[in-house]
Amino acid sequence: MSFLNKEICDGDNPDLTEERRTATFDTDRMAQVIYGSEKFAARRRQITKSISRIPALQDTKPLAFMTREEKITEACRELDVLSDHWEQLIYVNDEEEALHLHREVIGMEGHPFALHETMFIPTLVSQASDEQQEKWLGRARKREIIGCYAQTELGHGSNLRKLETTATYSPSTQEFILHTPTITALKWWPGALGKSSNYAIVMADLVIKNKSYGPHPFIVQLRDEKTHQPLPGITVGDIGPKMAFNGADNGFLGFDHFRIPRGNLLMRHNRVEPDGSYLKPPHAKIGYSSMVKVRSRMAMDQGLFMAQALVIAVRYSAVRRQGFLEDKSQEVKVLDYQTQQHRLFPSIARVYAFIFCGLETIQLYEKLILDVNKNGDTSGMADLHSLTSGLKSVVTHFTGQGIEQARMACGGHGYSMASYISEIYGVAVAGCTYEGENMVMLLQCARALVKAVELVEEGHPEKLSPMMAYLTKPSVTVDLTVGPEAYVKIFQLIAKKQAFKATEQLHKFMVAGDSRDVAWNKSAVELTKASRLHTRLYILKTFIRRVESITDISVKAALTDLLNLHLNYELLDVASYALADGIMSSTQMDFIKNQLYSSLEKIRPNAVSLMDSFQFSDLQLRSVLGRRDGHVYQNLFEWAKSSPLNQSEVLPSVTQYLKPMMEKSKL
Ligand SMILES: CC/C=C\C/C=C\C/C=C\C/C=C\C/C=C\C/C=C\CCCCC(=O)SCCNC(=O)CCNC(=O)[C@H](O)C(C)(C)COP(=O)(O)OP(=O)(O)OC[C@H]1O[C@@H](n2cnc3c(N)ncnc32)[C@H](O)[C@@H]1OP(=O)(O)O
Ligand SMILES: Cc1cc2nc3c(=O)[nH]c(=O)nc-3n(C[C@H](O)[C@H](O)[C@H](O)COP(=O)(O)OP(=O)(O)OC[C@H]3O[C@@H](n4cnc5c(N)ncnc54)[C@H](O)[C@@H]3O)c2cc1C
Repeated sequence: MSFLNKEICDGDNPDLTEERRTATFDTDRMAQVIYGSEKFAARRRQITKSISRIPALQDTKPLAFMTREEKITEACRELDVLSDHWEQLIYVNDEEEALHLHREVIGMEGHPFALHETMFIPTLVSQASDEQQEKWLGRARKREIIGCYAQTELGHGSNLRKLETTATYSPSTQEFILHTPTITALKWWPGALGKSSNYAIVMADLVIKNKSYGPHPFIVQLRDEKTHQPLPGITVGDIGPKMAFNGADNGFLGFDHFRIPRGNLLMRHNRVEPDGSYLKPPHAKIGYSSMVKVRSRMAMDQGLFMAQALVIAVRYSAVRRQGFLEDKSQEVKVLDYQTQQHRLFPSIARVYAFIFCGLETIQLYEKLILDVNKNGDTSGMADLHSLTSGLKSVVTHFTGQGIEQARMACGGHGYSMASYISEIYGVAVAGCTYEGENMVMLLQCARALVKAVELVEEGHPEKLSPMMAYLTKPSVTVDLTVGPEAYVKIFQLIAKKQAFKATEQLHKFMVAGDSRDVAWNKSAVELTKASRLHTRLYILKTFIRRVESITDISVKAALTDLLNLHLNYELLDVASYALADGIMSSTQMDFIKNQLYSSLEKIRPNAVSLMDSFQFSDLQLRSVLGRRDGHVYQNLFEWAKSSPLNQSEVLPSVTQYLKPMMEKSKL
């Protein structure tokens, strides 16, 4: 079957055109599944098209050849152009469209609005009272002010209870006095804080009458709105170059008894009255909701990062020919090697799985904020916190691995910045650290798991949330040939065993006399393993659910192949648990391996189109290897020629050092 696939163009590299002709589904239809709706998939294409008509937004110089200052200047120029066209390009206040616009135009390097859109505005939405929103939200949305989220300090990022920045209430002036008492209290890392933002949400320890109430969010003006100079009492700057993400000015910030009005404490959920009396929030951790918001996005965003790397690697693998199979008259596409497929296709499956999880958790967060803001209902907070804590950790870890494999799959050219994969990798793996270091977040997920196991052990399985219900499932013998549900059952048994084992170990140390904290630390590796399995089970179930719900027959068939690959790959990856506990036999293992290898063959004809379906433009990909038209070699040569080193035949460094050195050596 051949589809009139919109990606096919006669001027393209014939190897890619051939790949596109073999696709068994329509990439526009697949895009609807990826982006959650026909409407949004169409809007994305429309926005991409509109961007392509704005000459000032077409890339001129490769980012790889720019200095950090040039990258930041270029990002600001593009933001300015975007701002002029904002209302024609996207529906104002539509977060997904704004993110698409930024991703497409500015790329991975980051930009001054990265935290404005993802944390500053969302914090105002979730934490500011109606009156405070009236004052700041409209201005923020119109980009009259630029904001960021300043929480992490030089000395503390993970352990928020020990943040040192203080906000001491002065009833006589009805002000908070922000202060940085030590060097370790300097805010350190917040994106776009250093040079771009003139406002920040600052998380500081609220102190009233010498009593500490823990971290609370304050809106703070940092710079003069006319001159952009830091206000007196504020020290602010850039923390220097990073592994990647260098178009963003992650910053430091210190306060010297800096005064802000009482009304700058965000007061949707808690209040400080003029006399200093404190009204506590309906849930102790409600002030952390912006972190949950970003974590709930991360499965989607990381999935898209990995997708970009895979579009590049898969397209390149279809035009790169090296070595022979049967026919010795023509070298084969490297995509035909089983090892190449095994390197790339399981990650393609994970991309789809992560994105389906992201579509779900983004909605769960939206629902939670509605429940909290409209009805004061905080009952969903604990579950979403544990789910997103596990998910961000598992997804970022596998995304890093998948992108690195994509780089290696491109051989030597993958290592060149022309591939753009190194930048994608550098940005993606930051996600293992930001929004909660992965081990720390896996241990947060483990708290919920241990509580659930304890409920089962205490004879209260009815109190388990639906996500934990598998902890009550009895051991059964499973016939894998019956389909996805059999895989779920085995995975459930593996995850359940590990959750009980880790809890048992924790209890054993406690019975032997350790405090819970010490016993927890002695069991931490086992606990993180339990969290990973629990989360991978959720990912697997979400993938199955999503594929089952698809109505387009050819899209569903292509994704079923991908799902089968995922099920077999995941189970094989955790087989050591299953074999050790006698959950699976070695005969079943052989069955899984064979299924996996035949899935690779089934996916092969659709590989390019599965990645084309993400509909990333060349502008967004910024990759010579991943070009949609597949004309890699001539463009690699053009790219190299544009290197600043090639703008003269003899470099000053040669004249100054190498020539005299060679001359000296002749003497
Ligand atoms: C993200 C990018 C998004 C979009 C970008 C998209 C497009 C742009 C395109 C291209 C640009 C390119 C790339 C962008 C990439 C990167 C840059 C962009 C953004 C980066 C953003 C990064 C921002 C940050 O990092 S902000 C700082 C984040 N910091 C943390 O996460 C700190 C982690 N620590 C904590 O959260 C807490 O300290 C803790 C949870 C570990 C412990 O807290 P605490 O000590 O207070 O509690 P405990 O005693 O442990 O627990 C008590 C009980 O409370 C429960 N709990 C804790 N937290 C919560 C919560 N949030 N909700 C509900 N419940 C909670 C806990 O479980 C305990 O419960 P129990 O019942 O008693 O067990
Ligand atoms: C690109 C980037 C952007 C960022 N943007 C922002 C931003 O916009 N705003 C902001 O406020 N912050 C931001 N951050 C900071 C980020 O949120 C923190 O770095 C992160 O939360 C980790 O905290 P940390 O640096 O203190 O790590 P640490 O906690 O010091 O981690 C060091 C090691 O200690 C381990 N560890 C720590 N505590 C425990 C524990 N309880 N149990 C077991 N192991 C533990 C960790 O696992 C890790 O291996 C950003 C960071 C990066 C890299």
